[in-house]
Amino acid sequence: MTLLELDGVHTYYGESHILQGVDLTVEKGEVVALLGRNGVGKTTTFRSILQLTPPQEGSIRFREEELTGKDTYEVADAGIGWIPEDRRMFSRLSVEENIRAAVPNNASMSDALELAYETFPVLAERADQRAGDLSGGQQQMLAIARGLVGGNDILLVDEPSEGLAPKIVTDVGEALLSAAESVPILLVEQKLGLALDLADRFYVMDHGTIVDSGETSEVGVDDERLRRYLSA
Ligand SMILES: Nc1ncnc2c1ncn2[C@@H]1O[C@H](COP(=O)(O)OP(=O)(O)OP(=O)(O)O)[C@@H](O)[C@H]1O
Repeated sequence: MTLLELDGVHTYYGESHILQGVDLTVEKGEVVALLGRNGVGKTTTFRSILQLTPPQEGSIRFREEELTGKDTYEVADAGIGWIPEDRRMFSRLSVEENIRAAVPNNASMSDALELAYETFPVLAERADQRAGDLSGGQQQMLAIARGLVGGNDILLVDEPSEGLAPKIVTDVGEALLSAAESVPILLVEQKLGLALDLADRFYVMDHGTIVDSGETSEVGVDDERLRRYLSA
C-alpha cells in the first residue's frame, strides 16, 4: 500500500525554484533512500512534506489524504515524524524525560519506554543522564527513539550519520534497521554504502527533480549509474 506519495511537487524559497516537479512514493514497510549531492533539494523535499516550506504546485498525499495546505502540526498529527540533521532534543533534560516528552497523550508510557529501551539498550543504561552529555552517536539514537515512540507511521530521517565517527555510523545504521522493523523510513544519507545497506529502494535527485530510481539490490557504491549524480 502506498503510504506517502509526492506528485509533481514544486517548491520555492522566495524566487528560487528549488523543487522542480518531484515524484516519489514510500510503501508500507519500506526504507527508501533519497540520494543526491549537496544542495539538490533533499532537505527541501522533507520541508515540503512537513509543510514547513509549503509547495506551490503538486500534491503530497499521506495514506491518500492530501497534506498540501495543512499546517505542520497537522502533518505531525497525521503520523509523520521528522528527525532533522541537528537531532533536536531537550539537552538539559534526561534521556528518559526526552523519550517521555515524545510520547503522545493517548499512548501507553510504559509500552513506549519498553520499545525505546529494547531497541536501544544503551539508552536504558543512560536513562538518567542529561541528553546534552550523550555522545553524538547516542544522541542520534535518542533522536531515533523519540521518533519511534512518537506514534509515527513514517519517519523522515535527515543525514543520521552526519558528524559521526565511522564505528558509530555502524551503530546508528543498526539502530535505524531496528527502527525500520516498526516504522517505514524515508532517509537522506550522504554515505552511499550506509544508504544502500539500509534502504529497499532509492531515488536520486539532481537539480530539484528525481533523475533515477530503483531497487538498492540493483546497484553498488561504485556503480556509474549512481556516481554520475553523486560525486562532486
Ligand atoms: N531557507 C532557504 N532560503 C533560500 N534558499 C535555501 C534555503 N534553504 C536551502 N536553500 C537552497 O535550496 C537548495 C536546496 O537545498 P537543500 O537543503 O534542500 O539541499 P540538500 O539536497 O538537502 O543538500 P544538503 O545536503 O546540503 O542539505 C540549495 O541551493 C540551498 O542553498
